[in-house]
Amino acid sequence: MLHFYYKSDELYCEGVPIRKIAEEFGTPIYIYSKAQITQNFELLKNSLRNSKILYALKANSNPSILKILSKLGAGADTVSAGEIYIALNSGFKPEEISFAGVGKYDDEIKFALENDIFSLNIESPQELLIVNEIAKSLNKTARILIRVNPDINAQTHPYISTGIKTSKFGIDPNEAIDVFKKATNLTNVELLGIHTHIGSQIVSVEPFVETAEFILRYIEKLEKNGVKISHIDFGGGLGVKYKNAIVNDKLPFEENDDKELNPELFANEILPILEKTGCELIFEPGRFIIANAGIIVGKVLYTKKSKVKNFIITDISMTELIRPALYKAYHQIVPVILKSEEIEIADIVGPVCETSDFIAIDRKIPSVSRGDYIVVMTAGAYGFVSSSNYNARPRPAEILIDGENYYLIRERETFEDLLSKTLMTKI
Ligand SMILES: Cc1ncc(COP(=O)(O)O)c(C=O)c1O
Ligand SMILES: N[C@@H](CCCC[NH3+])C(=O)O
Repeated sequence: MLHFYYKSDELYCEGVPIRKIAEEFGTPIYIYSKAQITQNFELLKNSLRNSKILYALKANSNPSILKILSKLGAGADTVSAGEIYIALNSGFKPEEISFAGVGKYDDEIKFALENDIFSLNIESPQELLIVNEIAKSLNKTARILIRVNPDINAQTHPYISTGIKTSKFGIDPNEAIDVFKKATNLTNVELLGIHTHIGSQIVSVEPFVETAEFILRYIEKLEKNGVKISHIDFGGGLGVKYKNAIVNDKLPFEENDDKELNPELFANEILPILEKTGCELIFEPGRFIIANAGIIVGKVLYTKKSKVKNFIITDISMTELIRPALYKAYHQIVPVILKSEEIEIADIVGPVCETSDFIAIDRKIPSVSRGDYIVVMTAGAYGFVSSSNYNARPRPAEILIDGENYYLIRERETFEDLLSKTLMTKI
């Protein structure tokens, strides 16, 4: 069930009309549904049974959202010391936090070790030695998993495919055997297990099955080499539905529909394979938990029509949602009030000075006019976290809805914020 819905042709989130939020807090603005976050997390948790779910902060790291997830029993998957810092300050205990990433700074490794987080996921032979060295200097033992690159095509956009052999992530499986062996001999490292993450927005289960089978075979190979492990971190990547996210008679239906990965099917296919290893299982989903729990609300600034193209110019731009510019990603766009039966085709764009600043190209949408509120659906993941101040645009506010109530969970930036870290030289 989607917690964004139309009631008498007006869009609501849970018990709150979206128009009300836009009028009170202005646009553009991000709005999240607590009920949706909870529903998504519970669905995954029930499907994945006894596995540990470490929510990937990179998808959305607003502390109020993290607090909800930590209370529901999630841990945190992080990719920088900044994310570890946010996780620690949003309710996660150190022993629930893992730290991945190909380019950890020495200071970040130190920060992770000083805070005694659950694990560091090692991405190169060199990193293993550096982590051991830093742990030694701190008189600590680093718990580690080793990320292996299984060379599996995740069947997703190439820019978010991370498990093919030419990608920078993880270690080649053949080379990694020696890295595992080495890890068992180092003084300040405790080897926990293997980590894989083949990519993001994966909607078919096959690449995941292939990965699980790879891991099973790999663990047997490790055992033959005298290496025993206790943990498998399977990564994240579960894909969501972007097209026809919300369906209504007055909205055009996207014929070339898409689907999301069914978590029950995912679990039923993956768990029996991984459970054969007797290892503790960890998953790191981000998008699946938060994507459809968030929207961006904006306002139509101008409608510009010509014989060549129609443009709907809005106050939502690539600075609030970079996914269309980065990957030509599709997001459904709907009016807050369904007042028009007429459908037009237009490019929906923002004010930023880049031709790639579009939210949709040649998109069918009910006719809108200047001043109307519009919504970008499925924008809870990789929305605010990838926002920027490009063109000196202050970042928008974020609102969390819980039933009839709503809370400001991040203030809108001001012009003062744009200058706040700058220093005027005396020259
Ligand atoms: C190591 C790692 N874990 C988890 C994730 C979360 O991915 P997703 O949001 O697709 O579930 C990512 C991002 O792709 C990642 O790089
Ligand atoms: N930014 C990407 C996902 C990145 C995945 C992180 N490894 C997106 O919006 O789909």
